[in-house]
Amino acid sequence: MAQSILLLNGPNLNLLGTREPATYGSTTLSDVLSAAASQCAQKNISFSHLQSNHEGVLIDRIHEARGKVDAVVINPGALTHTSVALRDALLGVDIPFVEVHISNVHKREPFRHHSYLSDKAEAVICGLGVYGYEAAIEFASRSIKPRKEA
Ligand SMILES: O=C(O)[C@@H]1C=C(O)[C@@H](O)[C@H](O)C1
Repeated sequence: MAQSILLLNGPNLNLLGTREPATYGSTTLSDVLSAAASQCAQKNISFSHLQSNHEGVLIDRIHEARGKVDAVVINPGALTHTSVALRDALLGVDIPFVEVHISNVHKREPFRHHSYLSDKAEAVICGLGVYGYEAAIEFASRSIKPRKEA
């Protein structure tokens, strides 16, 4: 199944571990990335990642991944609720993706209940804390087929 995974984290996720710990927990992004890298290595999956607070930087990275990765795991942060451009980028490169939210967005403010991505995601994982990243990678490794070689 998926042999290469790109993990993307959107705005403010660089603050993970110190940002509203009651909502997002105390695990840092660095810890999340280390765990994801180890998980992928154990599965012989190529792993890359990017966190950015800038929509266009994330979009450019998605474009760059075209034809190079089998799956994207993305926590878009607040861009989940605002970004048609991010949706269009993912659709435009035709890479299957898994949407992750650390918190249960459906238990929070109404504006967090809508996602511009969910209807196109292979799976949506929310409310599992940072375990959601592990679950997303496990799902992708089992369920997302490798892209056809050119
Ligand atoms: O739960 C999360 O990981 C998401 C992270 C954010 O930064 C919020 O803007 C989203 O609304 C929820």
